[in-house]
Amino acid sequence: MKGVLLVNLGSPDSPTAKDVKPYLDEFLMDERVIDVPKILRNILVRGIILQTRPKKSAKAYAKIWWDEGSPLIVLSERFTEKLRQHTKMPVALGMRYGTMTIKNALQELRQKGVDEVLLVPLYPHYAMSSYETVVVKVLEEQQKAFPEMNVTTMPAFYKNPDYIKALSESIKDGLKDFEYDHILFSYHGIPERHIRKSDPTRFHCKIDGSCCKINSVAHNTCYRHQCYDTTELVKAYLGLPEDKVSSSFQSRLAGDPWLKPYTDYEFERLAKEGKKRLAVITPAFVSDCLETLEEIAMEGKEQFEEAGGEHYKHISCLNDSDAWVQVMANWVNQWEESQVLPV
Ligand SMILES: C=CC1=C(C)c2cc3[nH]c(cc4nc(cc5[nH]c(cc1n2)c(C)c5CCC(=O)O)C(CCC(=O)O)=C4C)c(C)c3C=C
Ligand SMILES: [Fe+2]
Ligand SMILES: [Fe+2]
Repeated sequence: MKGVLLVNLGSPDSPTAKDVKPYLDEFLMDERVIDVPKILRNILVRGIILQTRPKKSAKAYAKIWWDEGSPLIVLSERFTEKLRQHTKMPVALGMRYGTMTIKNALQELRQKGVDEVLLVPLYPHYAMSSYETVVVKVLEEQQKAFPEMNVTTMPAFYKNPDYIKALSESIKDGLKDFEYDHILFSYHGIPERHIRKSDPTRFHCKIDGSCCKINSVAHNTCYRHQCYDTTELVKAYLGLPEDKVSSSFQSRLAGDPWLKPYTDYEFERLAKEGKKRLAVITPAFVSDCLETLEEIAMEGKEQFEEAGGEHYKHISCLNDSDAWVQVMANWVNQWEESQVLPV
Protein backbone atom coordinates (compact mmCIF):
# COMPACT_ATOMS: atom_id res chain seq x y z
CA MET A 1 0.00 0.00 0.00
CA LYS A 2 1.19 3.49 -0.86
CA GLY A 3 1.53 6.43 1.55
CA VAL A 4 3.03 9.91 1.78
CA LEU A 5 5.66 11.17 4.21
CA LEU A 6 5.96 14.96 4.44
CA VAL A 7 9.08 16.27 6.17
CA ASN A 8 9.83 19.81 7.23
CA LEU A 9 12.67 21.21 9.33
CA GLY A 10 11.16 21.22 12.83
CA SER A 11 11.13 23.59 15.80
CA PRO A 12 11.87 23.48 19.51
CA ASP A 13 9.06 22.29 21.81
CA SER A 14 8.69 25.72 23.36
CA PRO A 15 10.29 29.15 23.03
CA THR A 16 12.52 28.67 26.06
CA ALA A 17 16.31 28.29 26.18
CA LYS A 18 15.81 24.90 27.89
CA ASP A 19 13.92 23.53 24.84
CA VAL A 20 15.79 25.49 22.19
CA LYS A 21 19.17 24.09 23.28
CA PRO A 22 18.59 20.37 22.48
CA TYR A 23 16.87 21.35 19.21
CA LEU A 24 19.82 23.51 18.13
CA ASP A 25 22.22 20.81 19.29
CA GLU A 26 20.61 18.23 16.99
CA PHE A 27 20.33 20.75 14.13
CA LEU A 28 23.86 22.15 14.25
CA MET A 29 25.55 18.80 15.00
CA ASP A 30 24.17 17.55 11.67
CA GLU A 31 27.23 17.00 9.45
CA ARG A 32 25.36 18.41 6.47
CA VAL A 33 24.67 21.67 8.31
CA ILE A 34 27.98 22.38 10.06
CA ASP A 35 30.15 20.35 7.72
CA VAL A 36 33.47 20.25 9.55
CA PRO A 37 35.17 17.21 11.14
CA LYS A 38 33.17 15.95 14.14
CA ILE A 39 35.74 16.98 16.74
CA LEU A 40 35.77 20.55 15.40
CA ARG A 41 31.95 20.57 15.12
CA ASN A 42 31.75 19.56 18.78
CA ILE A 43 34.00 22.44 19.84
CA LEU A 44 32.26 24.94 17.59
CA VAL A 45 28.66 23.93 18.38
CA ARG A 46 28.81 22.71 21.99
CA GLY A 47 31.79 24.76 23.15
CA ILE A 48 30.88 28.07 21.50
CA ILE A 49 27.49 28.45 19.75
CA LEU A 50 25.32 26.64 22.30
CA GLN A 51 26.75 28.71 25.13
CA THR A 52 24.83 31.79 24.05
CA ARG A 53 22.54 31.10 21.08
CA PRO A 54 19.71 29.18 22.81
CA LYS A 55 18.88 32.21 24.95
CA LYS A 56 18.99 34.58 21.98
CA SER A 57 16.98 32.23 19.72
CA ALA A 58 14.41 31.57 22.47
CA LYS A 59 13.73 35.31 22.64
CA ALA A 60 13.20 35.41 18.88
CA TYR A 61 10.91 32.34 18.99
CA ALA A 62 8.90 33.93 21.82
CA LYS A 63 8.09 36.86 19.51
CA ILE A 64 6.44 34.65 16.88
CA TRP A 65 5.08 31.72 18.94
CA TRP A 66 1.35 30.97 18.64
CA ASP A 67 -1.03 29.61 21.30
CA GLU A 68 -1.10 26.30 19.36
CA GLY A 69 2.71 26.15 19.15
CA SER A 70 5.48 26.85 16.63
CA PRO A 71 4.09 28.45 13.45
CA LEU A 72 6.20 26.11 11.29
CA ILE A 73 4.77 23.04 13.00
CA VAL A 74 1.19 24.30 13.17
CA LEU A 75 1.19 25.37 9.51
CA SER A 76 2.76 22.07 8.42
CA GLU A 77 0.10 20.19 10.40
CA ARG A 78 -2.70 22.21 8.83
CA PHE A 79 -1.24 21.52 5.39
CA THR A 80 -1.01 17.79 6.18
CA GLU A 81 -4.58 17.67 7.42
CA LYS A 82 -5.88 19.40 4.28
CA LEU A 83 -3.82 17.11 2.05
CA ARG A 84 -5.45 14.09 3.74
CA GLN A 85 -8.83 15.39 2.53
CA HIS A 86 -7.56 15.23 -1.08
CA THR A 87 -6.02 11.75 -1.24
CA LYS A 88 -6.97 8.18 -0.39
CA MET A 89 -3.44 7.42 0.81
CA PRO A 90 -2.31 7.73 4.44
CA VAL A 91 -0.26 10.92 4.93
CA ALA A 92 2.18 11.39 7.84
CA LEU A 93 4.23 14.41 8.90
CA GLY A 94 7.70 14.27 10.43
CA MET A 95 10.35 16.84 11.24
CA ARG A 96 14.09 16.54 10.55
CA TYR A 97 14.95 17.96 13.99
CA GLY A 98 13.09 18.00 17.30
CA THR A 99 10.58 15.69 18.91
CA MET A 100 8.20 15.17 15.96
CA THR A 101 10.55 12.57 14.56
CA ILE A 102 10.80 10.99 11.14
CA LYS A 103 10.92 7.58 12.85
CA ASN A 104 7.49 8.14 14.42
CA ALA A 105 6.05 9.32 11.12
CA LEU A 106 7.35 6.19 9.34
CA GLN A 107 5.91 4.09 12.18
CA GLU A 108 2.51 5.77 11.73
CA LEU A 109 2.52 4.90 8.02
CA ARG A 110 3.69 1.33 8.67
CA GLN A 111 0.88 0.77 11.18
CA LYS A 112 -1.57 1.80 8.48
CA GLY A 113 -0.15 -0.89 6.19
CA VAL A 114 2.06 1.35 4.04
CA ASP A 115 5.06 -0.31 2.43
CA GLU A 116 5.64 2.13 -0.47
CA VAL A 117 6.42 5.63 0.72
CA LEU A 118 6.55 8.84 -1.27
CA LEU A 119 8.92 11.13 0.65
CA VAL A 120 8.23 14.83 0.15
CA PRO A 121 10.91 17.09 1.64
CA LEU A 122 9.01 20.34 2.17
CA TYR A 123 11.68 22.46 0.48
CA PRO A 124 11.41 23.78 -3.08
CA HIS A 125 15.22 23.86 -3.53
CA TYR A 126 18.00 21.33 -3.09
CA ALA A 127 20.60 22.06 -0.40
CA MET A 128 22.65 19.54 1.51
CA SER A 129 21.58 21.30 4.73
CA SER A 130 17.84 21.00 3.96
CA TYR A 131 16.62 18.58 1.25
CA GLU A 132 19.60 16.21 1.28
CA THR A 133 19.77 15.75 5.05
CA VAL A 134 16.05 14.86 5.08
CA VAL A 135 16.52 12.20 2.42
CA VAL A 136 19.56 10.71 4.17
CA LYS A 137 17.80 10.64 7.55
CA VAL A 138 14.63 9.02 6.16
CA LEU A 139 16.65 6.30 4.42
CA GLU A 140 18.69 5.71 7.59
CA GLU A 141 15.54 5.28 9.70
CA GLN A 142 13.84 3.14 7.07
CA GLN A 143 16.83 0.80 6.74
CA LYS A 144 17.19 0.50 10.52
CA ALA A 145 13.59 -0.10 11.52
CA PHE A 146 11.44 -0.63 8.42
CA PRO A 147 13.44 -2.69 5.89
CA GLU A 148 10.19 -3.88 4.29
CA MET A 149 9.31 -0.32 3.23
CA ASN A 150 10.39 1.24 -0.10
CA VAL A 151 11.04 4.96 -0.32
CA THR A 152 10.72 7.13 -3.45
CA THR A 153 11.72 10.79 -3.11
CA MET A 154 10.00 13.70 -4.80
CA PRO A 155 12.52 15.93 -6.61
CA ALA A 156 13.02 19.57 -5.62
CA PHE A 157 10.10 21.40 -7.25
CA TYR A 158 11.65 24.91 -7.56
CA LYS A 159 10.82 25.21 -11.28
CA ASN A 160 7.73 23.05 -11.53
CA PRO A 161 5.07 25.02 -13.46
CA ASP A 162 2.27 24.16 -10.97
CA TYR A 163 4.40 25.32 -8.04
CA ILE A 164 5.45 28.49 -9.89
CA LYS A 165 1.82 29.22 -10.68
CA ALA A 166 0.68 28.75 -7.05
CA LEU A 167 3.59 30.85 -5.75
CA SER A 168 3.08 33.58 -8.35
CA GLU A 169 -0.67 33.78 -7.74
CA SER A 170 -0.08 34.05 -3.99
CA ILE A 171 2.37 36.90 -4.62
CA LYS A 172 -0.11 38.61 -6.96
CA ASP A 173 -2.69 38.33 -4.20
CA GLY A 174 -0.27 39.73 -1.62
CA LEU A 175 0.51 42.68 -3.88
CA LYS A 176 -3.18 43.55 -4.50
CA ASP A 177 -3.23 46.27 -1.87
CA PHE A 178 0.44 47.20 -2.03
CA GLU A 179 2.01 49.53 -4.58
CA TYR A 180 5.67 48.54 -4.66
CA ASP A 181 8.90 50.20 -5.78
CA HIS A 182 10.77 46.92 -5.49
CA ILE A 183 10.20 43.20 -4.76
CA LEU A 184 12.94 41.33 -2.93
CA PHE A 185 13.04 37.52 -3.16
CA SER A 186 14.85 36.59 0.05
CA TYR A 187 16.05 32.97 0.23
CA HIS A 188 17.59 31.22 3.24
CA GLY A 189 21.37 31.44 2.81
CA ILE A 190 23.95 28.67 2.91
CA PRO A 191 27.75 28.80 3.10
CA GLU A 192 29.35 29.19 -0.36
CA ARG A 193 31.39 26.09 0.39
CA HIS A 194 28.20 23.99 0.34
CA ILE A 195 27.62 24.99 -3.29
CA ARG A 196 31.06 23.65 -4.26
CA LYS A 197 30.55 20.50 -2.20
CA SER A 198 27.22 19.74 -3.88
CA ASP A 199 28.63 20.19 -7.40
CA PRO A 200 29.06 16.66 -8.83
CA THR A 201 31.28 17.99 -11.66
CA ARG A 202 33.56 19.68 -9.07
CA PHE A 203 34.22 22.60 -11.44
CA HIS A 204 30.92 24.01 -12.70
CA CYS A 205 29.73 26.20 -9.84
CA LYS A 206 31.65 29.47 -9.57
CA ILE A 207 29.37 31.14 -6.95
CA ASP A 208 29.60 34.47 -8.82
CA GLY A 209 26.69 33.53 -11.09
CA SER A 210 28.74 33.16 -14.29
CA CYS A 211 27.88 29.44 -14.22
CA CYS A 212 24.19 29.54 -13.49
CA LYS A 213 23.00 30.24 -17.05
CA ILE A 214 25.20 27.54 -18.66
CA ASN A 215 23.35 24.22 -18.74
CA SER A 216 24.90 21.68 -16.40
CA VAL A 217 24.02 18.59 -14.42
CA ALA A 218 25.37 20.62 -11.46
CA HIS A 219 22.11 22.56 -11.41
CA ASN A 220 20.24 19.50 -10.09
CA THR A 221 21.99 20.09 -6.77
CA CYS A 222 22.91 23.80 -6.98
CA TYR A 223 20.90 25.75 -4.43
CA ARG A 224 21.99 29.12 -5.82
CA HIS A 225 21.01 28.25 -9.39
CA GLN A 226 17.65 26.90 -8.24
CA CYS A 227 16.82 29.99 -6.18
CA TYR A 228 17.59 32.33 -9.08
CA ASP A 229 15.55 30.08 -11.37
CA THR A 230 12.52 30.42 -9.09
CA THR A 231 12.87 34.21 -9.13
CA GLU A 232 13.14 34.28 -12.94
CA LEU A 233 10.14 32.00 -13.43
CA VAL A 234 7.91 34.01 -11.08
CA LYS A 235 9.11 37.22 -12.74
CA ALA A 236 8.14 35.81 -16.14
CA TYR A 237 4.80 34.42 -14.94
CA LEU A 238 3.74 37.74 -13.40
CA GLY A 239 5.43 39.94 -16.01
CA LEU A 240 7.33 41.82 -13.30
CA PRO A 241 9.62 44.63 -14.47
CA GLU A 242 13.29 43.53 -14.63
CA ASP A 243 14.58 46.53 -12.66
CA LYS A 244 12.08 46.11 -9.82
CA VAL A 245 13.02 42.58 -8.79
CA SER A 246 16.10 41.13 -7.11
CA SER A 247 17.17 38.14 -5.02
CA SER A 248 19.15 37.88 -1.82
CA PHE A 249 20.08 35.41 0.94
CA GLN A 250 19.20 35.69 4.64
CA SER A 251 19.88 34.04 8.02
CA ARG A 252 23.65 33.58 7.81
CA LEU A 253 25.70 32.40 10.77
CA ALA A 254 28.96 34.20 11.52
CA GLY A 255 32.17 32.76 10.11
CA ASP A 256 32.35 31.50 6.53
CA PRO A 257 31.28 33.51 3.50
CA TRP A 258 27.62 32.74 2.74
CA LEU A 259 25.76 33.28 -0.51
CA LYS A 260 25.49 36.96 -1.42
CA PRO A 261 23.94 39.46 -1.59
CA TYR A 262 22.95 39.38 2.06
CA THR A 263 19.30 40.29 2.68
CA ASP A 264 20.00 42.68 5.58
CA TYR A 265 22.49 44.65 3.44
CA GLU A 266 19.94 44.74 0.63
CA PHE A 267 17.32 46.34 2.91
CA GLU A 268 19.76 49.15 3.53
CA ARG A 269 20.95 49.44 -0.08
CA LEU A 270 17.42 49.53 -1.51
CA ALA A 271 16.23 52.12 1.01
CA LYS A 272 19.30 54.29 0.33
CA GLU A 273 18.65 54.02 -3.42
CA GLY A 274 15.29 55.66 -2.78
CA LYS A 275 13.01 52.60 -2.90
CA LYS A 276 10.35 53.68 -0.45
CA ARG A 277 7.94 50.77 -0.83
CA LEU A 278 9.38 47.29 -0.53
CA ALA A 279 7.63 43.92 -0.83
CA VAL A 280 9.55 40.87 0.38
CA ILE A 281 8.82 37.25 -0.46
CA THR A 282 10.54 34.19 0.98
CA PRO A 283 10.18 31.27 -1.45
CA ALA A 284 12.81 29.01 0.19
CA PHE A 285 10.17 28.24 2.80
CA VAL A 286 6.80 26.67 2.09
CA SER A 287 5.62 27.45 5.64
CA ASP A 288 6.09 30.64 7.59
CA CYS A 289 8.58 30.15 10.42
CA LEU A 290 11.06 31.94 12.61
CA GLU A 291 13.09 33.04 9.59
CA THR A 292 10.14 34.68 7.84
CA LEU A 293 8.00 35.92 10.74
CA GLU A 294 10.79 37.30 12.92
CA GLU A 295 13.80 37.92 10.70
CA ILE A 296 11.91 39.21 7.68
CA ALA A 297 8.49 40.46 8.82
CA MET A 298 9.76 42.09 12.06
CA GLU A 299 13.53 42.71 11.93
CA GLY A 300 13.58 43.35 8.19
CA LYS A 301 10.87 46.00 8.45
CA GLU A 302 12.85 47.77 11.15
CA GLN A 303 16.09 47.61 9.15
CA PHE A 304 14.41 48.94 6.00
CA GLU A 305 12.67 51.77 7.83
CA GLU A 306 15.80 52.74 9.77
CA ALA A 307 17.61 53.10 6.45
CA GLY A 308 14.92 55.46 5.11
CA GLY A 309 12.33 53.08 3.64
CA GLU A 310 8.68 53.94 4.30
CA HIS A 311 6.35 51.08 3.44
CA TYR A 312 7.22 47.42 3.85
CA LYS A 313 5.29 44.23 3.27
CA HIS A 314 6.23 40.61 3.84
CA ILE A 315 4.10 38.33 1.68
CA SER A 316 3.26 35.07 3.49
CA CYS A 317 4.55 31.69 2.38
CA LEU A 318 2.22 29.23 0.66
CA ASN A 319 1.39 27.65 4.03
CA ASP A 320 -1.91 25.74 3.88
CA SER A 321 -3.49 27.74 1.05
CA ASP A 322 -6.03 25.77 -0.95
CA ALA A 323 -4.15 26.29 -4.22
CA TRP A 324 -0.91 24.88 -2.79
CA VAL A 325 -2.67 21.91 -1.15
CA GLN A 326 -4.31 21.17 -4.51
CA VAL A 327 -0.95 21.24 -6.31
CA MET A 328 0.56 18.81 -3.80
CA ALA A 329 -2.54 16.60 -3.96
CA ASN A 330 -2.26 16.38 -7.75
CA TRP A 331 1.42 15.44 -7.48
CA VAL A 332 0.92 12.70 -4.87
CA ASN A 333 -2.18 11.29 -6.55
CA GLN A 334 -0.39 11.18 -9.89
CA TRP A 335 2.40 9.20 -8.20
CA GLU A 336 -0.15 6.86 -6.65
CA GLU A 337 -1.86 6.24 -9.99
CA SER A 338 1.09 6.04 -12.35
CA GLN A 339 4.38 6.41 -10.41
CA VAL A 340 4.94 9.73 -12.21
CA LEU A 341 6.74 12.42 -10.22
CA PRO A 342 6.54 16.17 -10.89
CA VAL A 343 9.40 17.83 -12.79
C1 LIG B 1 15.02 26.67 3.46
C2 LIG B 1 15.86 25.80 3.82
C3 LIG B 1 16.89 25.95 4.83
C4 LIG B 1 18.25 25.88 4.62
C5 LIG B 1 18.98 25.63 3.34
C6 LIG B 1 18.86 26.11 5.90
C7 LIG B 1 20.24 26.15 6.12
C8 LIG B 1 20.86 26.46 7.33
N1 LIG B 1 20.26 26.89 8.49
C9 LIG B 1 21.21 27.09 9.46
C10 LIG B 1 21.01 27.52 10.78
C11 LIG B 1 19.75 27.80 11.37
N2 LIG B 1 18.55 27.84 10.72
C12 LIG B 1 17.56 28.04 11.64
C13 LIG B 1 16.20 28.09 11.41
C14 LIG B 1 15.56 27.68 10.22
N3 LIG B 1 16.18 27.29 9.05
C15 LIG B 1 15.22 26.90 8.14
C16 LIG B 1 15.43 26.43 6.83
C17 LIG B 1 16.67 26.24 6.23
N4 LIG B 1 17.90 26.31 6.82
C18 LIG B 1 13.95 27.08 8.76
C19 LIG B 1 12.62 26.76 8.13
C20 LIG B 1 14.16 27.58 10.04
C21 LIG B 1 13.09 27.98 11.05
C22 LIG B 1 12.71 26.91 12.02
C23 LIG B 1 11.55 27.28 12.91
O1 LIG B 1 11.41 26.63 13.97
O2 LIG B 1 10.74 28.17 12.62
C24 LIG B 1 18.15 28.15 12.95
C25 LIG B 1 17.38 28.24 14.29
C26 LIG B 1 17.07 29.57 14.75
C27 LIG B 1 18.28 30.38 15.08
O3 LIG B 1 18.92 30.15 16.09
O4 LIG B 1 18.60 31.25 14.25
C28 LIG B 1 19.52 28.01 12.79
C29 LIG B 1 20.58 28.03 13.85
C30 LIG B 1 22.47 26.76 8.90
C31 LIG B 1 23.80 26.83 9.65
C32 LIG B 1 22.26 26.38 7.57
C33 LIG B 1 23.21 25.95 6.53
C34 LIG B 1 24.40 25.55 6.71
FE1 LIG C 1 18.23 27.50 8.66
FE1 LIG D 1 25.79 28.27 -10.86
